[in-house]
Amino acid sequence: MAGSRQSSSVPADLPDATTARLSAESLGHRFAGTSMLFTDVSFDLRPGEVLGVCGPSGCGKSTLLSILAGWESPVVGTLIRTGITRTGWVFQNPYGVARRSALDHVTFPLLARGYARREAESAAGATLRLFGLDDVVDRPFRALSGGEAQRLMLARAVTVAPDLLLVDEPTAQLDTRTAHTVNAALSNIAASGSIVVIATHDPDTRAACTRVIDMPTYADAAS
Ligand SMILES: Nc1ncnc2c1ncn2[C@@H]1O[C@H](COP(=O)(O)OP(=O)(O)OP(=O)(O)O)[C@@H](O)[C@H]1O
Repeated sequence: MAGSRQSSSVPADLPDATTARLSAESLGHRFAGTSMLFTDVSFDLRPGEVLGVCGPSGCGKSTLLSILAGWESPVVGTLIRTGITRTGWVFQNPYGVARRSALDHVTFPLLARGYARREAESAAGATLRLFGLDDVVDRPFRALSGGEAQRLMLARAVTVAPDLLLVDEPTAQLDTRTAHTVNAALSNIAASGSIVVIATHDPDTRAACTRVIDMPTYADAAS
């Protein structure tokens, strides 16, 4: 991973990962005109932790990720983001530039951060290997399978070592073996200094997390 905090090529402006903290106190949310999606979600995360957000479809997992990203404000509770300057997000549906290669997709964020092209491509290649994409480095995005495209999005997000990485259903399109590679890679990303939060239905992803919350629905709280 190019931006790994253990790498000698880390730009000097990276924040001290040990200061990052994501703390949620009794979060609850609903959209205008709807009933409460969830209530009383609390956790306190530091670098190295992988939080699995689990629950049935529609319970608000993606909505919680939006709140953690700062895109949505919770209607109840408090979110404290400390030392988090860079947030990466990998969406459920991969998107990319049809004609650009897999390597380009991972190289560009590094060029934007001031890496020389040769160094950026070398680092991008290493990140692609981490996600088992060695064989498709030069393949255009439009020719990737759904699972390859999803792993490419993960590689692109982690290449600049985000303080907080939010991942929505990373293994939904993957076979068991590839899913295992992705789960291991997400654990490695956390181990290198990120806080990782994953919305998932996958029992294997759940098992790979250091912590899990089962989304408490409003119906649970009311019963
Ligand atoms: N901007 C919005 N306005 C109103 N309702 C919304 C909005 N965004 C999401 N919702 C609704 O909130 C509920 C929770 O959506 P969300 O995508 O967070 O669920 P999820 O648990 O991630 O589901 P899935 O597992 O199917 O991805 C859904 O019923 C959805 O239609």
